[in-house]
Amino acid sequence: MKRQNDKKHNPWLALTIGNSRLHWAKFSGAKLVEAWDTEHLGAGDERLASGEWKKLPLYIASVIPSETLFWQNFPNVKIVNRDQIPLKGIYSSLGIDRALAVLGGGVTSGWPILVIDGGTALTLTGADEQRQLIGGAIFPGLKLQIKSLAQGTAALPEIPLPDRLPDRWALDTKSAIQSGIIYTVLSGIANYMQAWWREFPQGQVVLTGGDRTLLFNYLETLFPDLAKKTKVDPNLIFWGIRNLVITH
Ligand SMILES: Nc1ncnc2c1ncn2[C@@H]1O[C@H](COP(=O)(O)OP(=O)(O)OP(=O)(O)O)[C@@H](O)[C@H]1O
Ligand SMILES: CC(C)(CO)[C@@H](O)C(=O)NCCC(=O)O
Ligand SMILES: [K+]
Repeated sequence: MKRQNDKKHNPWLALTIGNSRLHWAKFSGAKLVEAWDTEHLGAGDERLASGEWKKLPLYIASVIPSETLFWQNFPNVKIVNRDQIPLKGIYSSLGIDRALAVLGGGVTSGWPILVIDGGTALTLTGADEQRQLIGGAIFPGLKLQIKSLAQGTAALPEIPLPDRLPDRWALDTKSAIQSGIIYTVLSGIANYMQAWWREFPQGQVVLTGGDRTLLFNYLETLFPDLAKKTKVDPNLIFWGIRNLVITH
């Protein structure tokens, strides 16, 4: 990938295409100036479609191949691929978002690094001090669990999630769904964290993705000792892309 010189403060854009929405960042050299999310419109981001932004270098990391094709028509697009990621042991179908988030977490927080991405899918991805992929796990994210219950049953409604940890023992349907999803997801995550720190006592753990704040709030109440050692950073994938783009 063509690198650009950090010192010039050249503007550039990063776009992450996730399963629920698009995540954008505007950089000036190595500095993240602004980050924002948009829906999957098909028509693209309005700010990009008009004006001088259209000419900026746009680095795209996508987990949806059909969407990548659409953006390829823009004038200065560079697609980020798995083989550009400086990590060892990447498998051929590993999500580019997971590879970039673990790289971005490692270069900002240090190695070994475990990234927990609370997105459409909830993923865990670890890499060791040698930047070797340890592996991870994938399961349905919070919203997807709620949706799948509502879609697969007659009586269960699609409910919102509370900002704070609810009671474990629920006496109505809404609270029962909230409890079931939140307590099982959090004990699952805690179990992975404990296994991670047994193997890598000096390892980092960073939470990212659209559900990071909710997950961290629940974690703080249920597992305060684990929460104390856990960082939250919404921009891991962008730090990963920056690491590929900027010469140090
Ligand atoms: N405005 C929003 N739109 C969609 N999801 C949101 C929003 N705000 C918070 N979320 C939460 O974010 C989660 C989706 O996370 P994120 O936006 O990181 O996913 P994504 O873009 O689809 O990425 P990926 O495909 O990599 O999981 C959902 O579970 C949802 O609860
Ligand atoms: C798991 C998701 C959907 C998370 O966004 C994405 O990283 C993906 O499509 N991954 C491919 C499968 C894998 O990472 O093993
Ligand atoms: K994600």
